[in-house]
Amino acid sequence: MSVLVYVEQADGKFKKSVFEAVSYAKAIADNQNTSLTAISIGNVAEGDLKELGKYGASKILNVAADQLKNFVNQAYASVIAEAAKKEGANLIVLSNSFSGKGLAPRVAVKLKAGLVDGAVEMPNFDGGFSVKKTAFSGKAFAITSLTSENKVIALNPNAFGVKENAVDATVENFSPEIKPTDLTAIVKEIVRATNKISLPDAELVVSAGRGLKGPENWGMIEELASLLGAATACSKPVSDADWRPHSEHVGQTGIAISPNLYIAIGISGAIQHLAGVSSSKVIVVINKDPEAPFFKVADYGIVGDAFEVVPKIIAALKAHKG
Ligand SMILES: Cc1cc2nc3c(=O)[nH]c(=O)nc-3n(C[C@H](O)[C@H](O)[C@H](O)COP(=O)(O)OP(=O)(O)OC[C@H]3O[C@@H](n4cnc5c(N)ncnc54)[C@H](O)[C@@H]3O)c2cc1C
Repeated sequence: MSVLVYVEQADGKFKKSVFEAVSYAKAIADNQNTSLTAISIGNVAEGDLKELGKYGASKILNVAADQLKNFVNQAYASVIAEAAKKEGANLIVLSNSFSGKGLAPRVAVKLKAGLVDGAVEMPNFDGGFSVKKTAFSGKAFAITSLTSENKVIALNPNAFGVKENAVDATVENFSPEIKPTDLTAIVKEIVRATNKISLPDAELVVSAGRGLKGPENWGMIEELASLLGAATACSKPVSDADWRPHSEHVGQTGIAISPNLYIAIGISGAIQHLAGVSSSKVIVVINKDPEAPFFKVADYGIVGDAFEVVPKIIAALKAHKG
């Protein structure tokens, strides 16, 4: 088995989830006694590409075509499939990010591969090849057995962690043919709507619900988030009522996130909300009702009025920061 990992870039830089996907792919490659190749698409500086060697990628294929500067689902999938064929790779690893969710099934179709999306553990090789993944919006796990020769795994962010495993990395330019049919929808320009930390990429998230009573009370949530360097999120009723933008709505019908720290303030912890946040590494709940369901999944809980507790945390953080 030979392993290829797709390393997603944004503005020419790799995110933490990329180093995690490389670490995961390297662990599989080591287990199978094979080397690991990475494929980068877009304009990434050679120094950044070589940094992937720190996590175990010994060869990096660099596709720097101008038409592929911005993410194009169909074309990126074709390029990854071509790279897999060129390298004789039969296991492709991606991060289960926004773009990974679109790419993984397309790559799988192109390579006639079995697909596991939302993987949370290393594959089990005992008597075959099976992978544990999340199911039913994170409410359950499924063990999926792949029997096809080619396999695609999309790894959930924060499921494996970043592990250094330094090897010498070489960068090789790769120029696969790009068919016009793969370029039917092209991103011309990306204009950032805000300079805030993007929710799906955030390591720390401060989230609030209907317990905050109204949009006028979000000042303390934003202040806490800014002191922590966190992104802000909210429950569905809050965005439905236009207290906060829909882009902040997390849960079954919103964004699914898995940050290192999720602070839930005045949110009850309904199952549809938990579906999008329960894979957070550490959950802190602030709620005035000791019976709120969120406390059952919390690592730390504060039973108290958000309007008293949050200002105290803000004051303590300010004092700590000097
Ligand atoms: C099909 C479907 C999909 C859904 N998808 C989603 C989804 O994706 N995301 C989502 O969030 N919801 C979703 N919901 C809605 C979900 O069921 C809940 O209704 C919603 O999550 C509740 O939001 P909340 O916790 O902010 O509000 P509430 O349920 O009203 O809870 C407010 C909480 O704040 C606490 N509180 C009140 N005042 C204070 C105070 N001063 N200090 C501290 N705590 C206080 C209360 O004790 C309570 O626990 C979905 C529902 C359905 C049916």
